Amino acid sequence: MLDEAKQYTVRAQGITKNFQLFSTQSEKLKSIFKGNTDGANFWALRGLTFDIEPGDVVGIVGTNGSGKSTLLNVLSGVIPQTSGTLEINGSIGVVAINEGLNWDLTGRENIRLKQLMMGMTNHQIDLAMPEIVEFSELGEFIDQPVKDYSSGMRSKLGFSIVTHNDPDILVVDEALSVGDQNFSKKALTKIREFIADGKTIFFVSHDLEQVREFTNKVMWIQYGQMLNFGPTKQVADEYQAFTQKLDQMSEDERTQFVNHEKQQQQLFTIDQLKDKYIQSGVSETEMRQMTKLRSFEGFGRFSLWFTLALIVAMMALVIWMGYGR
Ligand SMILES: Nc1ncnc2c1ncn2[C@@H]1O[C@H](COP(=O)(O)OP(=O)(O)OP(=O)(O)O)[C@@H](O)[C@H]1O
Repeated sequence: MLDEAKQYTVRAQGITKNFQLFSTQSEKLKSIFKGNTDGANFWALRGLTFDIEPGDVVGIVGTNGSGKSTLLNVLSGVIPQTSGTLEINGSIGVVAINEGLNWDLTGRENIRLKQLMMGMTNHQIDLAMPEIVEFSELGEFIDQPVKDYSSGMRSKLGFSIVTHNDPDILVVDEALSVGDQNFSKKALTKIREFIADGKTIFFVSHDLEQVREFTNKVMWIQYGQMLNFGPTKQVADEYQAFTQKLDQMSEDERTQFVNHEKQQQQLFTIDQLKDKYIQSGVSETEMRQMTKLRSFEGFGRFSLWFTLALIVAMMALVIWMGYGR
């Protein structure tokens, strides 16, 4: 049972994320129009429950394809969870490779756009601009379109914009691994300042030493399930032991292991979660809340037909008004 008296910056209960897999785009389009769901269900997240307190610096670890980025995307509102409840208390800023930049605009225009979206006035942006540009180290490239930047340059720009906005919750997804070493150092110093200010930070990195250095808690996600969440040393040690075991496996054994896990991700159902929650003593009401559907591919189909119906209705209205003259 979760402790209701505590204050949480993030509270997640039973978060799942379903993707419908189609082998081609036309197959996907056909399925939307025909209303069938031939695409295989794939559950990138299978019921994650956790509480994050103010000041927590949480490292998220897991092998490739485990669902780390999917979780960050759900946390930051880029994609909706399929089921489960998510409570976020505070503003959230995401630093990730390619995150949220408009590639046709220049670096400077991106800075302005992001700040306008944060509710700043043009005058406030003019005052903040030199500091952001200087931090980004982009020099004269700041007036070039972002599409001409390297991934390291985009990462520098994204980091400078987001951290300047001073969010309550900072989400950092591998973005520090692509910049040059000097910038990475500067970015890590900035993250230390955030930690000292007691902000909440989510930190995804394949560099376990960096995770050990910066975080106080680690969440280990494996193929959409949370295997462990707790103090950094304990979970990082367990994860490291697991990766060493994985490294010692033969190619065949590893493939078998991964295929088995991926198969489980296709066979998963929300009903499995319901049973699990009931068995763990969660009340019927809580269980319903934790497994309530928030989004599904089917909604996409509904909204497509709704949009088409709306367009037809608008066209009919225009024609009717035209005849009425
Ligand atoms: N839009 C999507 N459509 C279909 N499947 C997706 C989509 N996004 C992610 N996936 C799948 O969900 C699973 C989790 O992906 P995710 O990128 O979250 O993993 P990750 O732990 O961040 O991996 P990595 O360490 O390689 O970055 C993967 O199997 C991936 O193929």
